[in-house]
Amino acid sequence: MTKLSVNINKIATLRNSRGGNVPNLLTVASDIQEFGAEGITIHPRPDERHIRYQDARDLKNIVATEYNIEGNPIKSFMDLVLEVKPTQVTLVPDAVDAITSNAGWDTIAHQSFLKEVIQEFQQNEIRTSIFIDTNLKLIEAAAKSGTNRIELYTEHFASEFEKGNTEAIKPYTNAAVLAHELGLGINAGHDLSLDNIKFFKDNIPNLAEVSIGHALIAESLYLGIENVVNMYLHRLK
Ligand SMILES: CC(=O)[C@@H](O)[C@H](O)COP(=O)(O)O
Ligand SMILES: NCC(=O)COP(=O)(O)O
Repeated sequence: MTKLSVNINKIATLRNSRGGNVPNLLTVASDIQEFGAEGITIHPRPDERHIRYQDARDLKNIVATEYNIEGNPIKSFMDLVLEVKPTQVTLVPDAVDAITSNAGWDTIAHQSFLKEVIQEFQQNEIRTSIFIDTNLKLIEAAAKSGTNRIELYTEHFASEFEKGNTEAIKPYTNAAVLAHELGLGINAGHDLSLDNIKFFKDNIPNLAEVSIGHALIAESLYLGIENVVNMYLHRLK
């Protein structure tokens, strides 16, 4: 079974655009879980342009499913995650000014840093995941870092799939097979959508969780968020 974790960054973007509290992030998170989603993901960025650090704290009381916090483990982020203690932290090596996440970890170059950070989260009973590309050497190094899971960075798959290149799934399948052999749990995310999620799920063995935000919220403008959550759940069966 693959869990659907809904990334609510875009709800916070909409709220922040007017400075008030519409839409109410906490109500939306609560409703999304009522509609059947098995997790809530947030990615507080250092400039707090969508999710604010206080949102991460407030959501702790609202998320009754899996709570996943993503981000680059700079000091302020580490302190926040250690305070909030979500189910899972996903480490993403994005620059402060990145528009969105645009690369996975070089788990070889950053091995000792990752080991140290992962240990600290795990000592606090927070499951760890590393955002990563499909390079098999990097997957091997991820296993050596001690992380519980990896999150496959799916932007390349999504853009190739849109062009009709279904072969683009192969490195993801190979990476998932190796990761599973090495004892790693497998998550995936970035640009997954109603169009590509079934094909992705069908080709990735042992896919534990997908986190989906941008497309899901855009699709909800036309189809309604309850309906869209259920369409994803159906495709992930
Ligand atoms: C880690 C990842 O894949 C991203 O999709 C990210 O969580 C989205 O962040 P933004 O909403 O800031 O683009
Ligand atoms: N980890 C990926 C995520 O949370 C959502 O990514 P996207 O669907 O907004 O591209």
